[in-house]
Amino acid sequence: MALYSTVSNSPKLLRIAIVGVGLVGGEFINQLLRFPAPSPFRIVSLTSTKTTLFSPDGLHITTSGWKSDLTQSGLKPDLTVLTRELSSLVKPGQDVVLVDNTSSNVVAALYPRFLRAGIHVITPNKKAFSSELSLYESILSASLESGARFLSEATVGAGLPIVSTLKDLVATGDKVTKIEGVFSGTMSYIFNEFSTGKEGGPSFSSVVRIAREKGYTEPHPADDLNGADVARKLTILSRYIPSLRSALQDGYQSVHTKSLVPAELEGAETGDEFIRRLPEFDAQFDKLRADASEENMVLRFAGVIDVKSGLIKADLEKYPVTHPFATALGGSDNIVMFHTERYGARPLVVQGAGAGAAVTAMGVMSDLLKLV
Ligand SMILES: NC(=O)C1=CN([C@@H]2O[C@H](COP(=O)(O)OP(=O)(O)OC[C@H]3O[C@@H](n4cnc5c(N)ncnc54)[C@H](OP(=O)(O)O)[C@@H]3O)[C@@H](O)[C@H]2O)C=CC1
Ligand SMILES: N[C@@H](CC=O)C(=O)O
Ligand code: NA
Repeated sequence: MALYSTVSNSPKLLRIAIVGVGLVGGEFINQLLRFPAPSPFRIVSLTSTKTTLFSPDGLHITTSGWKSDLTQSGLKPDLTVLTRELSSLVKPGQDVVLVDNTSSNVVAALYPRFLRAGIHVITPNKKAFSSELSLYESILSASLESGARFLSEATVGAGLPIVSTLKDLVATGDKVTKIEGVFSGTMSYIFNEFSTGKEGGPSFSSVVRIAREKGYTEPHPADDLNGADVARKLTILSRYIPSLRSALQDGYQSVHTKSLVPAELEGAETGDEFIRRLPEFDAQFDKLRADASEENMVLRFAGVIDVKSGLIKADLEKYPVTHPFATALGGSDNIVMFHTERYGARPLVVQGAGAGAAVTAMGVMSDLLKLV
C-alpha cells in the first residue's frame, strides 16, 4: 500500500505502448489495468503480429475486453509508424515507454531507434542484450544520448532481482569473481521432476510437456532444451561485468552450451511438432537418469560465469543428492549464487520461481515502477 501511495502522489504521466500480448504480455496488461487509481499509467497502444490499437490519450480497455478489441481492430501493425507516433508524445513530465513482450529479434533491433527518440524500453525479451555486441553497444549509446532508459530485469530469472543485484554489486565497486546457478525455469522444472536421485520416475517427454503447459518454456520449447535460453542469460549477465563486457562478440553463440535436443528434432518447425515427437527419445534420457541415480546423484542444467578464467558455460551436470541444487529447488525455481570479493566464502544467493507469466509480468512491472 505504501508503494502504491508513493506512486499515486507522483505527477508524472507514463504513456505505454505494448508490443506482444501473449502469455507474459497478456498478464502484464492485466496487472497494469488493475493498478490502483489514480494510476500514472496510460496504455496508448497494443500490438500483436496481426493487429494493433493506438490512441495517444490512452485506450479505453478492460481486463475482459482488450483481447477482442485488439483482434477486431482493422489496423495492421507497423513498428515504424508506431515509433513516429510515440516520438511525438515524448514531452517534459510525460514519458513514453515501449514494453516489448515478444521474443522477436526484429523488435529488439529497433530498441536503439526507440531510445534515441527518447522512448524508454522495458522488456523480458532476451534477444537484444544476448545477441551480437554491436546491438548491445548501440542500445547503451542510444540510451546515454537521449537519457531514455533500457530496463530488462525480467530477462534473467523473470521477476527475481538478478540483473539489479548484479548491477548494484558492480556499481558499488564489489568485484564479482563467479556467478553460478540454475538459470532456466524450464530446465529446473524438468530436472526437479525427472531426476530426484531415486530409481525411475516420469518420462522426460511428459515433464517437458507439462513445463510448456505451465507457461515456463519459450514460445518454441527447443529454445530451452538446446541450452540457448541459459546461454543468453549468461551472456546478458556477463555484459554487466566490466572485464567480460566485450568477451562475447557474437553473443550467446560463443557460450559453451550443451544441447539436449535430439539431432532428429533439430528441424522441428513448431513447438507442437517438437512435443509430439519427443517421446521417441525418452529411452536416452532414462539412461542418463539411471546412470546418475546409481551414483547417488541428480541431473541439473546449470550455468557458470567464471570471471577469472573467462569460462562461460551452460551444461547438464551431475550433483550429489545432498547439494543445494538437489535439495533446495522445486517447481520452476532458479537459484543464482554471486561470488564476490565482499561476500567472501559465502555467496549472495537469489532463489525463487524463475519462469511463468505472473512472476515475469511482475518483473516487467517492477521496471516500470522504476520510472515513476
Ligand atoms: N514465459 C516465461 O516464463 C518468461 C518469458 N520471458 C520472455 O517473455 C517474452 C514473451 O514470452 P511469452 O509471453 O511466453 O511468448 P508468447 O509466444 O506467448 O507471446 C509472444 C507475443 O509476441 C507477439 N509478437 C511476436 N513477434 C512480434 C512482432 N514482430 N510484432 C508484434 N508482436 C509480435 C505475438 O503475437 P501473436 O499474438 O500475434 O502471436 C505474441 O502476442 C519472451 O521474450 C520470453 O523469452 C522472460 C522470462 C520468463
Ligand atoms: N523459458 C525461460 C523463461 C524465462 O526466462 C525459462 O524457462 O527460464
Ligand atoms: Na529478473
